Amino acid sequence: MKLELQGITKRFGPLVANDSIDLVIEPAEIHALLGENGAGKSTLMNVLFGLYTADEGKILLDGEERTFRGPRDALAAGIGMVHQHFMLVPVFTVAESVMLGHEDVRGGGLLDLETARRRVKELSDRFGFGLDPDAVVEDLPVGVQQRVEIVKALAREAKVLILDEPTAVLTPQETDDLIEIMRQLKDAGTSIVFITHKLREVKAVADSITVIRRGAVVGTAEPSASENELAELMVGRAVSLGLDKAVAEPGEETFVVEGLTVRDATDQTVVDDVSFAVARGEILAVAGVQGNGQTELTEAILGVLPSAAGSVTLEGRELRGCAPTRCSPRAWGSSPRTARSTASSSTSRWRRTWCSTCTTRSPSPKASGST
Ligand SMILES: Nc1ncnc2c1ncn2[C@@H]1O[C@H](COP(=O)(O)OP(=O)(O)OP(=O)(O)O)[C@@H](O)[C@H]1O
Repeated sequence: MKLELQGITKRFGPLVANDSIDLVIEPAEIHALLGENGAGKSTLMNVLFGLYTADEGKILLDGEERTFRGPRDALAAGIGMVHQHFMLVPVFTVAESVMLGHEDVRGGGLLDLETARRRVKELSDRFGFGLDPDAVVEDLPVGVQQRVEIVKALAREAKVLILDEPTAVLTPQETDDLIEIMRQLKDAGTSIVFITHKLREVKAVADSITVIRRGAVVGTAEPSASENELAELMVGRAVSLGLDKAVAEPGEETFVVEGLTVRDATDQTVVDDVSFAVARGEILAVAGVQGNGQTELTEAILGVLPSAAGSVTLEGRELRGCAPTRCSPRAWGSSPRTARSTASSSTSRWRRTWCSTCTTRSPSPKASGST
């Protein structure tokens, strides 16, 4: 199926998220939509999937203009979308997930789960997804949950599949597996719109590339373009992808996290005994696939989330248990009474114990903002 977007404009108040965008997706091609965060990629795809109504512009399928009042219309027209955040019900089985919103019924109005199970098995075998129709979604790794989302779209006969930053949540191995799946879908005649800002993946899998910047198409590129060329098109200036910095000469360790453990509202451990130290003048990177505790780690350090165990010290001062306003060196020195009232109003959701540092002396002047 050939898909054309002509002059799509979408505004959010004064902000023009999509500015007269033209895009053509050919049948059975993998088309990468490349752009920085906030460039307008998701907005454009949400217009295509019927989640947003465009202020201006047309959507044409095989030359015929179509109007989608919602995702149901888009699905019926053969457009499927796998969102950045999956739309699965954790306690459902794979077959139930695929059937949701598209329920087959047998005589007497009973749900026809057997047909859904067969459909999952058939699609899974055809594309090598390795899905068990009876597996429960919450027991599956993220990469497999993503395949469930893809099967949901394929079960509704999607001819165009939109994958919105699908590799953000995947490990490198899972990413390679997804790239293989994308190639197989393409060989079977499905067109794929692949939204990303990862240049290596674009070059590995895309047949054509459209680059969006600040809501407008700024160019198209061949997959043979270099990563530098693509990056320049994306950000609008020359970029250096090489390492262009002097060797660091870190000073003494000043910020130390030891054995930090965080549990979520259901008492699952989301940060498990994490320790690291950062020296003065050093940049420490925390790398990980999205959803593996980075957010909770940061929030626990800042005092936005309570931690179950461990310590967080800056210049030897224990910060664990401090409210965010009190963790800041700038706030050191205010009265303990203020600390308690600020915290209880802003973080009433969380049970809190207060660290002794919050309620004692201010630090030496050199502590402020030095790490
Ligand atoms: N519902 C909304 N209301 C107001 N502004 C929005 C809304 N959705 C998106 N925006 C704004 O529109 C612009 C484009 O956002 P969009 O999410 O489409 O970008 P993107 O390229 O998909 O970025 P990302 O990779 O971060 O998802 C951004 O400035 C964003 O803040």
